[in-house]
Amino acid sequence: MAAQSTLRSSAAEEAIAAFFDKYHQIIRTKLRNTTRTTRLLATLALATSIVLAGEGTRRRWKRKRAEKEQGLKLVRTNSWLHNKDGSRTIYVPYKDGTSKVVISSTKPLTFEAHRRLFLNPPRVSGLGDHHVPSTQTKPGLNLAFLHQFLSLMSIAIPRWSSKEAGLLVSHGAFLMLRTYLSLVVARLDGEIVRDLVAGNGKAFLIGLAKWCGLGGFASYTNAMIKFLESKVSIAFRTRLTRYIHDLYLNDNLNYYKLHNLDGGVGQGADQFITQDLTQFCAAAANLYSSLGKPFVDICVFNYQLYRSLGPLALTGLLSNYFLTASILRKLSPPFGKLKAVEGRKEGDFRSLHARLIANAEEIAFYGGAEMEKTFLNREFKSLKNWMEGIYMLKIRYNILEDFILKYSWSAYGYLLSSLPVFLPAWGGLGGATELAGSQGEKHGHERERMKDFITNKRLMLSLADAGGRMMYSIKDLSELAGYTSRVYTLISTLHRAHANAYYVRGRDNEPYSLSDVQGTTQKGFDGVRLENVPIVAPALWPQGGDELIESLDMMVRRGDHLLISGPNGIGKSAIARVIAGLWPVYRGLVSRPKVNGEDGIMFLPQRPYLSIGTLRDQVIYPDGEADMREKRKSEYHLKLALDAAKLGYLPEREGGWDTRKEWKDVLSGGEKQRLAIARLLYHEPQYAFIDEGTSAVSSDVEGLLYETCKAQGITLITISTRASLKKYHTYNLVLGLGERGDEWELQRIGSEKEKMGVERELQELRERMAQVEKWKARREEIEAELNRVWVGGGEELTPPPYMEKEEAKMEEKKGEEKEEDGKEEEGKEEERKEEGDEKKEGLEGEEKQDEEENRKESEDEQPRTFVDEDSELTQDEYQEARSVMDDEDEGELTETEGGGSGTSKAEGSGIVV
Ligand SMILES: Nc1ncnc2c1ncn2[C@@H]1O[C@H](COP(=O)(O)OP(=O)(O)OP(=O)(O)O)[C@@H](O)[C@H]1O
Repeated sequence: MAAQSTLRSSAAEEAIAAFFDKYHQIIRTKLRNTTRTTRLLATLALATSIVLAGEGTRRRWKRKRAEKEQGLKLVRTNSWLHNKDGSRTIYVPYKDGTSKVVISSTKPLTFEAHRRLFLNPPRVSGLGDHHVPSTQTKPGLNLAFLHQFLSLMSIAIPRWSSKEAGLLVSHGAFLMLRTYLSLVVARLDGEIVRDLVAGNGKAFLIGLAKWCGLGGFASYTNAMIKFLESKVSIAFRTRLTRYIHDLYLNDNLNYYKLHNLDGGVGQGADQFITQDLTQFCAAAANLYSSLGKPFVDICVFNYQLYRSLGPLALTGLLSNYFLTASILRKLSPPFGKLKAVEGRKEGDFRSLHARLIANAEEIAFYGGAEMEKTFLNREFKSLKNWMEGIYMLKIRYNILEDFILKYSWSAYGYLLSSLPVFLPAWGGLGGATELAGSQGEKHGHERERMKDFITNKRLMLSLADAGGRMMYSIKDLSELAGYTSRVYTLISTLHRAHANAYYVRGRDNEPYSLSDVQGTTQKGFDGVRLENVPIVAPALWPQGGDELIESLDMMVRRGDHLLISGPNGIGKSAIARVIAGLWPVYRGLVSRPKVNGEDGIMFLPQRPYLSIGTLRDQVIYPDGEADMREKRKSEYHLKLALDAAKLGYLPEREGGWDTRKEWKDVLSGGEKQRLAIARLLYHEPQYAFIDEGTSAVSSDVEGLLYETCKAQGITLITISTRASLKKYHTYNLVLGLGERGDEWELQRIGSEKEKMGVERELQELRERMAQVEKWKARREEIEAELNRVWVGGGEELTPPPYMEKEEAKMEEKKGEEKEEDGKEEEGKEEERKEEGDEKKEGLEGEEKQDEEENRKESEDEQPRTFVDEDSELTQDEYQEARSVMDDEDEGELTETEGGGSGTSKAEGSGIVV
């Protein structure tokens, strides 16, 4: 045996050696036949290609390593790269390293081209002729759905050469392949059964081997179909999400306008973008396989069946489809509408949770958990009821669908397959075989009949499956109509806000509604100017807004710092909103610098905002690290800004510039405001709106912050109710004047007029103080009187006449008792007098000393009223009386200081003077 195996292995080795020898010889003879130069050139080419390949690999490896390092750094610092074509390269964490993503923005021309689809849908779609109130359009299988779906597809598949188109083509190719495989499988199935019945073992085994091979290939095809479907879905989602983000987050402030002015998508653009869009993409990608594939299947199988079963069977099949489709369509609930409402309810529930998270601290302070739970449970119950309703509707539909598609169709299939047997004249190819076979060999004929029947049955099953999927996809299609309607609504609302397309000709446009915006904004002005601008709090379109100030005129030039003051809710912040472009300029002219930020204008909102990211990001917001480096600024500059805002300790306390935290929870209220000032100092704008930006900062630091900003050349426009800020400003715009509070006045701080006003106020104050002095003197008199009345040793006042009568009666009643107790009382009285005399002697010395000291301290403050010569007050009683007196005096003064408008004026004027 061993010898045998050695022999076998040496034979194999010899064969291999012979094979190599043969090819070696061929190469050698070929080389010998070439010239020296050719050989030299070939050697050189080989060496060069080896060197070049080595160098290429080295460079690629180096580049990869640099990219990896850069990616990690950019991820750590929350930053990105600007590319020359305007796109951005960002890195996202992926496995152990990072993955590079290049994002290019959608071009304005693309938006303009799409606007027509979303704002001017064709009349035939029934979506309205202009400015789609899309939420009102009922989603369903109609022309509107077709228009909406095709419009969205034009975004998802922008070009035939795009990646998405490639994915769809490969998906389609695999679907066709599977249809072909189904045909082959059906035929093979019939053959295997035929061979089995005929007892042909060899053919049967070959058939089985083919079956297994085919099975492997079919499994691969099925897996690829699923994979490509997911790829198509995610590719659609990427395109649409980026498109929506470009439209949502841009200079036109659509993210603000969508919720505060338009209201077309309610409160939940987030739900539209995250949930509905995902479901739309998944349903759209699935549609291709759930509708496209069965469609191809039906065509191919029908043709096959037509060939083998004849025209009668085909007519029967087709009429069956139409009948089933019309029954199901008639009896199916409006899944599209149901899904759309479910999406909205899901969004409402989710936004309540988001609200709770965003305001957790405030709610916790109030202990509002129960209340919030009630809101949440109520919203959830509404969602739950709705979903239960859908499930109930689905049960009935599913019973019907299952019965029709599975059982009645199978019975029908058997009936059709029997056509060649029972009605051979109508049975197509199968019938012809029947007719021919009836004269031939009986067994062979039956086997052929069996084979045909099995093949036809499998074809029928596949057809039933394809038809079933087509019918099921009616439901999918209705659900897709729901998602399509929601995504279309979002994009059309975004286009409306982006293009300010609110004016509708021929329709009543409410005054101060978004259709009534007639003002102008001039950007690029060196200053801030408002000319005849009404300040209007807008309402959701198409309602008209509320006028807060009828017409405002003001001008802030470089170096003229303006303080806007007035009562709460009068419209101070509203002015900033109009200038920043958040609210429309309904009439008049607003002029402002062109850019936001460096060398332009910056707005610090009332509620300080802290972004996600590193500590560095908080100071440079809305810049990123890449922008900071482009501006040639470093952490040193940031430190300077923080130092100036009295926050120099932050980097050390928080662990460096790259620390990431939930900053809104980490920093105190005053720190957040000072961080906002640091941002201002970092950006160095020419003009800055500070809306109550220092209300939580101590007044000494507040002054420093204002002085620092001014020293940096920033012209301040401060919104505040604190009159103490006047001293840092040149002008004061006072709102809320007049009876109705809608008048205003622009005053120059420190002007003659204001000085006169201040003088007048001072005079008023002096008069008031004189009155207080008079009142004090009068009180002293009264106190003196009272002391004389109550204190023993003073002059006894004669009681009034009515008291004399009463006392006489009392005397009569108690006469006898008095006589008995009289002696005892006299004894006690004498004892008390003796004690009193001792105390008086001791106190008199101390009181005289106090008197001396008080007289030295201040003539006015002496407690003459209480320390009367005849007074018998104890030291403690005297101190108490004095402190009460002091308190009263203070109270009086505080009242005067804090009294309404007079106070603030006095404070302010004191500073100005
Ligand atoms: N987004 C909004 N949409 C509609 N109306 C608003 C909006 N924000 C505020 N308002 C209304 O505009 C009016 C002015 O608000 P604004 O914030 O300008 O007051 P303010 O003078 O700055 O008050 P405060 O001193 O309390 O900050 C208020 O009556 C308010 O109800």
